[in-house]
Amino acid sequence: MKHFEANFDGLVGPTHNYAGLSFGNVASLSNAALASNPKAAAKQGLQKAKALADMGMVQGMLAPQERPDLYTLRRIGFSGSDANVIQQAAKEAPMLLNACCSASSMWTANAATVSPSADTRDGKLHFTPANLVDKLHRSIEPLTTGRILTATFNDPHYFHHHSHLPEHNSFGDEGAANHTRLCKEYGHAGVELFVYGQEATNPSAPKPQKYPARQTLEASMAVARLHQLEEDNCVFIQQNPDVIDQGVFHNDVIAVGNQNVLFYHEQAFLNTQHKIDEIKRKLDTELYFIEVPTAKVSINDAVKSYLFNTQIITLPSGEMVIVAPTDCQENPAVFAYLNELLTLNTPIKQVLYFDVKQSMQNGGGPACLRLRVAMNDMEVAAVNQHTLMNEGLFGRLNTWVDKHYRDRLTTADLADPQLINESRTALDELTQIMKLGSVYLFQR
Ligand SMILES: N=C(N)NCCC[C@H](NC(=O)CCC(=O)O)C(=O)O
Repeated sequence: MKHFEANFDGLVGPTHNYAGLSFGNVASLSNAALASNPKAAAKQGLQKAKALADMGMVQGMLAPQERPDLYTLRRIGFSGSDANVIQQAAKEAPMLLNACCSASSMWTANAATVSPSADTRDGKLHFTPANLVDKLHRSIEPLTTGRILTATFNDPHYFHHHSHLPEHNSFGDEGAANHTRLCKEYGHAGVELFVYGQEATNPSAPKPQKYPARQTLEASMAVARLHQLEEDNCVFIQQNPDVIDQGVFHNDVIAVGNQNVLFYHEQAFLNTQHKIDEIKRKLDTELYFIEVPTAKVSINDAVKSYLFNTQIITLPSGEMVIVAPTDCQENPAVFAYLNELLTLNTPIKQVLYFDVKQSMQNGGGPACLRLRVAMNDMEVAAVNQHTLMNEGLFGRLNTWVDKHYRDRLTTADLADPQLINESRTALDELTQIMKLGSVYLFQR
């Protein structure tokens, strides 16, 4: 049996905009006044996904969500025709309208936590959509995320879909952005690292003072239980609260792993050495711990460039490659570090740079844009094949974006009721292209 690690990237939705919705995410707040370019954003994402498919990787796409979210706006008391709902919300509660228009489901690293069948007791691949309760605009994602994941991984013989965790701060869950899997080969049982920002039920445990810790230990442990993981295959690590207070709102902004490599900043975790020893005890293979010292890359440079929000992928040749945003090339300290990394005799042999600036300006780098799903060839064959990237899908999705997307959007434009029809027409056509069925409420 062959094994792969597939990446499922989020297709950027037609309402991609900069609304400053994410307190604790420096890029989101500092770019709040910018006009976005949804067409360019979607195309940058497609370009990256296609490049990985061209390198021989299994690459899929996950559909975006319906926005504006009129159901949430009605649930909080706006009424009348769809156009009235938008106009009232724009007048009386513009920030709530912005939250209901965000294209934030594009960051599929936050869509769910995924455990491959090699790790789980029932031998199935498990998915738990993230509840994303810390941010209003993201807390409205999980139900539709669940439907999109089920339509994409649509064979219950192989795929086990759970509901998202209870919608309470005690179970704050941000999905795969705080989850890394180390293993010898993708098809071997691995060790799943769950990185959390705080212990919700222990008031004396360390936590950040300024910015929220979005992931709780309680949530991580619940996901591990649901996914039927063995204690010997899990390591729970606390993120350093000081770096959360410097803008590291998810672990994937400060650490990334692949197979036997963990690439992380010196200040990423609490009790680092102790946790590394635990990983070594639980995973019997040659491991590479690549720790980046503050003296070479400051937290500020890591957050600005997204050095750690890179993808480390294993090409079919067995060589590892880092997929980095061009912002890493533009930051002298980070660029120098990446060049040095290639000489360090680790499995990482190449760095490829991609322009994903439309996403970066909202705090989402290459790794945020993808959900990793390690699968064997039977599982890959059981995936909805119309979601897998190839020449045909790339062409169809580019034509679809050209037809439906605007090339400029400001938060003022979100008051335009025309966006509802534009978005629904586009998404209805998309469900036909990707053969997803009626995943959107407007289709039901
Ligand atoms: N690190 C990972 N895996 N994902 C990045 C998510 C970025 C996202 N930004 C936003 O939601 C900004 C939206 C706005 O301000 O318009 C967030 O903060 O949740």
